[in-house]
Amino acid sequence: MTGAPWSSGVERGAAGALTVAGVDVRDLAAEHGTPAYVLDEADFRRRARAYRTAFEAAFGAVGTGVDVYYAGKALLTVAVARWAREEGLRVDTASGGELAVALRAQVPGAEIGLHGNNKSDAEILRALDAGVGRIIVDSLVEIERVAQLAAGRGVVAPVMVRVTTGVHAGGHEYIATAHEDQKFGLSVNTSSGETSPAMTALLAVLERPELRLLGIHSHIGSQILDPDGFEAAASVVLRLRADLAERSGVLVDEVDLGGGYGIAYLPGDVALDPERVAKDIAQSVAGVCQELGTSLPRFSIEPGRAIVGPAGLTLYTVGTVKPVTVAGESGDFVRLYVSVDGGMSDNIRPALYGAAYHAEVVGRTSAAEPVLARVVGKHCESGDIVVHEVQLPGDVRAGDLLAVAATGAYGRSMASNYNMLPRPPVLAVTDGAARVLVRRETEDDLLGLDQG
Ligand SMILES: Cc1ncc(COP(=O)(O)O)c(C=O)c1O
Ligand SMILES: N[C@@H](CCCC[NH3+])C(=O)O
Repeated sequence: MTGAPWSSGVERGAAGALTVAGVDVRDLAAEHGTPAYVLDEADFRRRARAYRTAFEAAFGAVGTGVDVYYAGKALLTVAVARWAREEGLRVDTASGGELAVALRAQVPGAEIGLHGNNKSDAEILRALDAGVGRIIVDSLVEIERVAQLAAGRGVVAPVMVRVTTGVHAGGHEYIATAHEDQKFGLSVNTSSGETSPAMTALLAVLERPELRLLGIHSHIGSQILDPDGFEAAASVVLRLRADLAERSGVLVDEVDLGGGYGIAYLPGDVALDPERVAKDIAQSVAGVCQELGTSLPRFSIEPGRAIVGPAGLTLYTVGTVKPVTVAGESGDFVRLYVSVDGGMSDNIRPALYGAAYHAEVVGRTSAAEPVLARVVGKHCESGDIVVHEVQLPGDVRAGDLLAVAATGAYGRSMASNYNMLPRPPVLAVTDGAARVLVRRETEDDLLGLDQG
């Protein structure tokens, strides 16, 4: 509908209100309250399948295999982990807590990866005990630590080494992860003339009998809309793999190219097309391996946002509406400040990254002229902005339901209790019925943590 980035199950119903998979948002609000995160299960599953089938087809066509890991940091609940698995995805976790959710969802350990630049001993042990398929190590110190903990457990830990390729990609500095001056991974840079930190780490893993080196991992950033970065990074990783083979005689079996596939947030945005990007990457890596004279490794990818982002929306109720006269470069103009009952505690992305979103009044249609509006939250912070700039009907008023599109990724998972706001529930809507995946927090939940 309207080219806006809603999930595929969203329509304007006969009465003018938005429906998600056949459920009227007014019914959702009446039964579950607002704010609420609403997930379109079929849309999530469709995107998970689309990524898996596109990558399987493209990498199959060049003669290798691929595993798709759903990046749980985008949003992980027990049901969501189950959906991912049922659609043939594995699960990428970034903490002991995410690992616990995946295990609770009965995802087999062998199909789980564990990331983190500062994993605790407890997290590493939990991963070893669960038999996770791979621990992605992020520093030399950690290689030593995983080896010692594995020795203590009498197991061999399967590890990948996370490297930074120097390829800069992604929507915002804070979500680009492969340039040099940031905390993740080990650099492939050899400009000092010495062995690169990445190579040093790979050789260190090979020396430890308690570790089994599966391969090399690279994640270049998030919300990437230009696919060239994936190919550039893959090429760097494949060259490192060939160099390692030359130095050690070991040609590692696997290469993970991380996540980062960009989505549409605003009407008119064009998301990366999984089929297109899969084909481009597959052909590119096949070409690089041919040039290097190495066999193709098995690949894996870790999309999070591209699976769950567009499947979610956040439903709010409008409270205060306030016209504010703003001094612009070409004269004064009026911006309508529309306050909703949530804000930066349920979506930190606008404040943290300047992220742009699309919102609509969804409980009714309106014939009123659209006006320039800014949707803001209820927090004690002027940067508490939900949507910087959007046209809303001029008669938007208290009690209206307002939805923000494409909030499925990094909304709930980065939510906070700022100003002691209980976090909203996660509702799933499927075939005309809604259910609660994560219940709304209560003040009692929050006060229960306070020991006086
Ligand atoms: C290692 C790793 N894998 C996967 C992801 C998922 O990224 P995205 O949600 O952009 O696909 C991230 C987050 O950026 C990450 O750090
Ligand atoms: N949390 C970020 C992206 C994930 C970064 C993880 N490496 C966002 O909301 O865009």
